[in-house]
Amino acid sequence: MAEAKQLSGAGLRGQVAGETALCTVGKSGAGLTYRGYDIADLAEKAQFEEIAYLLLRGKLPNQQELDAYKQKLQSLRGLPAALKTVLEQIPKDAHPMDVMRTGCSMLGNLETEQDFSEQDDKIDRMLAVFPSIITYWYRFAHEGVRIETDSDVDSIGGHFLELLHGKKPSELHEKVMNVSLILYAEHEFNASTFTARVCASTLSDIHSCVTGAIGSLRGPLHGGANEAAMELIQKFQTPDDAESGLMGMLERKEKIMGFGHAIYKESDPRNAIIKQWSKKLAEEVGDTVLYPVSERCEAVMWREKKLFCNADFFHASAYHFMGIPTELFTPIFVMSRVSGWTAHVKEQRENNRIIRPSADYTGPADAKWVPIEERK
Ligand SMILES: CC(=O)SCCNC(=O)CCNC(=O)[C@H](O)C(C)(C)COP(=O)(O)OP(=O)(O)OC[C@H]1O[C@@H](n2cnc3c(N)ncnc32)[C@H](O)[C@@H]1OP(=O)(O)O
Ligand SMILES: O=C([O-])CC(=O)C(=O)O
Repeated sequence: MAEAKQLSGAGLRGQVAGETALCTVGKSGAGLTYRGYDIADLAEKAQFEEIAYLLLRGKLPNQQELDAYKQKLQSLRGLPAALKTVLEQIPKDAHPMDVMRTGCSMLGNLETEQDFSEQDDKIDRMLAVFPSIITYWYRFAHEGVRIETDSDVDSIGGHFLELLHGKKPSELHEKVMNVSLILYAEHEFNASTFTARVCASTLSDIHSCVTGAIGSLRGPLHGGANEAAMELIQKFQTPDDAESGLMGMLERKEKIMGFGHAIYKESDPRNAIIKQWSKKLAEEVGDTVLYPVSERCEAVMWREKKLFCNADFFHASAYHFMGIPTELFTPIFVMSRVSGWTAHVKEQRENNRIIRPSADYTGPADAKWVPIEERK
């Protein structure tokens, strides 16, 4: 069993900032569980909607509960006219994560959470409508079409692909999206989830918590790394090319996106799972470049730095093989992680105290007031 990473230093590393019953990360060095269930089992056997239910309602649904839940989510995919109007104003060159942030915030204006008793309905609405928000904007901005956001596909992942491509996804693509959404659903006190919990601790509304979390996820050190990883691997024509490119980057002490982790020491358990699906997709599309390049990056980073691929690295090639534009990679993370964020918001609200840590002061002491006309 892998050793746990020694956690200390800046960035609150290793400090316990609260309790959760939702998830364990790296408990035995490499493990990941959602409410006690191992991620490998969940990724193999579950539907994403079952995982959302597990996180949000506290138990796995039975068949009847799952059917009703999926039906409810399917009925909530429509966009209000005022939200469509706002999305149509956002320029084509906007980053889709900014579109998600605005879309979520606008939804909070139109369907405001008036009372915490409404939280489950507001959360279900976000889960259902986020794929509609991003694909509506994307296709309007890039193709000039106003799409219908309803579809017969009953899974969130399949629905997203259908809206994006305007046709039913293949079984394989729907399956990979399902696995991907499960892998990204929840990860304890990561930066974006902690953002959501801090916001929740002020007793703010659920859309504010999620809007803030989207902003935190956007950065390349967190969710934005899947896009950055794609930009990296696309630069290389062959594995040898990748090897010399990476060696140069390491020499220049550049960060290699999609590698390393704040908590895991030797591996991220999500990587082996998405890597295997990326390989299947590479075979399907007859890829002879991106997958071998990605594998070489993995080998070089481990050999040179003992750094391993995190969840983001092989997601890049997997999404690319399914024809998903690179700038939509992190919004997919949002479509999934909204389940984890909101489960944390619910947990925070159940046992709340405002989150307010202290700081060590490093500024000047006893500064004397200088009238403005005497200042240099
Ligand atoms: C789904 C997710 O959000 S997973 C994370 C996605 N983010 C990325 O892939 C971005 C690239 N990775 C990183 O920047 C980091 O590994 C993080 C942000 C994920 C974790 O940061 P930390 O906890 O500070 O990393 P850690 O303490 O393990 O770093 C140890 C050393 O390895 C270096 N290192 C860590 N990751 C990388 C990397 N990807 N490339 C190059 N060097 C790295 C650090 O700079 C540090 O070196 P130093 O001691 O000389 O400063
Ligand atoms: O846990 C973290 O710090 C980042 C991460 O992998 C995630 O949020 O999925």
